Amino acid sequence: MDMIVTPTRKLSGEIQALSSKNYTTRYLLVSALAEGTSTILYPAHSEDGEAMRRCIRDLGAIVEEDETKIVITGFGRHPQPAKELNVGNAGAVLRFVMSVAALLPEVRFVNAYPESLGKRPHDDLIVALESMGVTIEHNNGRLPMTIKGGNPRGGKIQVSGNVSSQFLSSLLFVTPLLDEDSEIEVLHDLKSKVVIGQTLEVLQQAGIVIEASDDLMRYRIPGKQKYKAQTYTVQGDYPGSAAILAAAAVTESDVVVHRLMENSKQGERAVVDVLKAMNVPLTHENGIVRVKGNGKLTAGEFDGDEFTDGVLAMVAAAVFAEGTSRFYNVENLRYKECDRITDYLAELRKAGANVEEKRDEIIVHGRPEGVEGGVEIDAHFDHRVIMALTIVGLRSAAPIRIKDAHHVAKSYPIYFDHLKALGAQVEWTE
Ligand SMILES: O=C(O)C1=C[C@@H](OP(=O)(O)O)[C@@H](O)[C@H](O)C1
Ligand SMILES: C=C(OP(=O)(O)O)C(=O)O
Repeated sequence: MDMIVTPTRKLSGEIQALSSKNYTTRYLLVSALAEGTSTILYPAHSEDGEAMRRCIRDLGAIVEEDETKIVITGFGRHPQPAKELNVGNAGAVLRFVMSVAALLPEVRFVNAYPESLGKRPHDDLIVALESMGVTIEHNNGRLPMTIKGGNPRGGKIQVSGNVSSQFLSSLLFVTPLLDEDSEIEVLHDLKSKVVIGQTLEVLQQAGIVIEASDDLMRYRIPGKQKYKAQTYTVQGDYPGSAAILAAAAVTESDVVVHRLMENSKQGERAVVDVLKAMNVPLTHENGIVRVKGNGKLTAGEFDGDEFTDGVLAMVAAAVFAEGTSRFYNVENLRYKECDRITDYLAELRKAGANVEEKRDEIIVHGRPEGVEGGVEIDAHFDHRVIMALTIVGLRSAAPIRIKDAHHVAKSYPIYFDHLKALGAQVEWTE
């Protein structure tokens, strides 16, 4: 399905932020790793959430759900043998479940999205799991992959954090269940470091004890621990809301988004400060962000690694700012659903934006007068490219058509419904 985005000058109204993708995947996983029955309130309904549900069900968890909650009876340390797992296009789900699969004699992960997740590298986690005595057959570090484990060793484990924080998160989820104690050392840099805060928070809520160094580069994890069954409440999602807030920032607007906790551990909470730094009129109180946009923005320089899943939306806002913006420390955007630097900038340029790339930077020469639009955009299977190009389309001279925009459902199936409710002219077409 394609999406036609017609320029829209004004947006107004109130929405409830959707539920957090990253907390939903984590709560599903720790509930499966517990032996009793856990409840997750307000889980995210998205393809990635569904991918994690499917995997834990295939591994033996009992999953029952209605509109507002999921009730899960976990398998603890003993997943049931599953021949094949399908993680859809969800990187975090694949990486987290790889370590759980290592508890089984043989599990194969299929390659359902050869053009997206199928291109993403998992070598750093493969190397770490191999050092724990697990055998992995893989396609040059990519899917499809067969994991042959059983009883992985703990002890001293090293993992590179250069490409993704998900490899470390994955090891942090499984090591508490091992017979031995473990020590994890992160090699090189740790990208998306803030996300590890979410992993540690969820592990603690699940009753797991982990000692982490202040710089998050070293961990001590006692073995033979048990995950406790709990009730979890999923908070609102900042990365998805970042796109709504950016849309409000580039238009004349009065937009209110509820359920965005000020003290959230989501790094993308920083997008509120990014927009403020770009002189967007907004307030953030009692979990409510209100943008009263006047369409005027000022350029700025930002460390994108602090709000990795919010960068594309902020870049889209910067397309209309006065001056040149720089988003640095973003190399790992190249290893996401598409190359979120080269592929994304190619689409922005088609729409008329003036952007440049470096290996680890996005530079935006703002065009406050707006861009031409009137083009067809390739979504590159990437929900965040779809959301970001929509923002650009709202402020184009002519409508843009986003091909295969249904991939927005990876994280935010109701993105266009929310925008429509705010007055945006967005229409699905075959
Ligand atoms: O742990 C997680 O749930 C995630 C970590 C981040 O990935 P990287 O660590 O690969 O940057 C983020 O981009 C992704 O959407 C979800
Ligand atoms: C990169 C993302 O997800 P994942 O790595 O889990 O596929 C994302 O949601 O933007």
